Amino acid sequence: MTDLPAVPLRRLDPGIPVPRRAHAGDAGVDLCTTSDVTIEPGRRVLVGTGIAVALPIGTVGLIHPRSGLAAKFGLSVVNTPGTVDAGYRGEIKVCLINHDPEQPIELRRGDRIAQLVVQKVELVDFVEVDELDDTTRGAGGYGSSGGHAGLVKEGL
Ligand SMILES: O=c1ccn([C@H]2C[C@H](O)[C@@H](COP(=O)(O)OP(=O)(O)OP(=O)(O)O)O2)c(=O)[nH]1
Ligand SMILES: [Mg+2]
Repeated sequence: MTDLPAVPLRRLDPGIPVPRRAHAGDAGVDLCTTSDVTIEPGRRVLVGTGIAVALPIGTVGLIHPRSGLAAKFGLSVVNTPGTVDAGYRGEIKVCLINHDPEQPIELRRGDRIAQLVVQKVELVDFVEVDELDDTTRGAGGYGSSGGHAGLVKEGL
């Protein structure tokens, strides 16, 4: 399904299973927390996954939330998507956040709390110039292309 070789992976915590796709063709492999944690409403916590990888140069690992836990409990990743650099050899960690305004989230060691998606990236260089080329968008952004139904604030 890819032209890249299998990614070397170390289990730093032998009690945690090797990350796998839930279904063939899934973009991500699920990551588990190595610790029991309770996340109070609005709070965040950094958890270990017990996994370290050696991603090929020219790829990046992106740590995404899981939609089921997000919809059911408000669980997400603070810095979503987290960036795992190809040269990183440490334990992959996940900075989880509880977006629910009232209910704490209780996680148990081994729970699948996020997913790792590996993508190719262009490692471009940057060259400083005095002027950038013209485009139809120009410097317009942050809602410059039009209104949003339901938003009443002037200018959005
Ligand atoms: O969700 C994440 C994000 C990052 N990392 C690891 C892998 C990544 O290669 C490294 C650095 O991440 P990042 O560049 O996002 O953090 P930084 O604050 O810029 O730290 P650094 O100065 O080490 O680059 O931390 C994780 O384990 N989980
Ligand atoms: Mg960095």
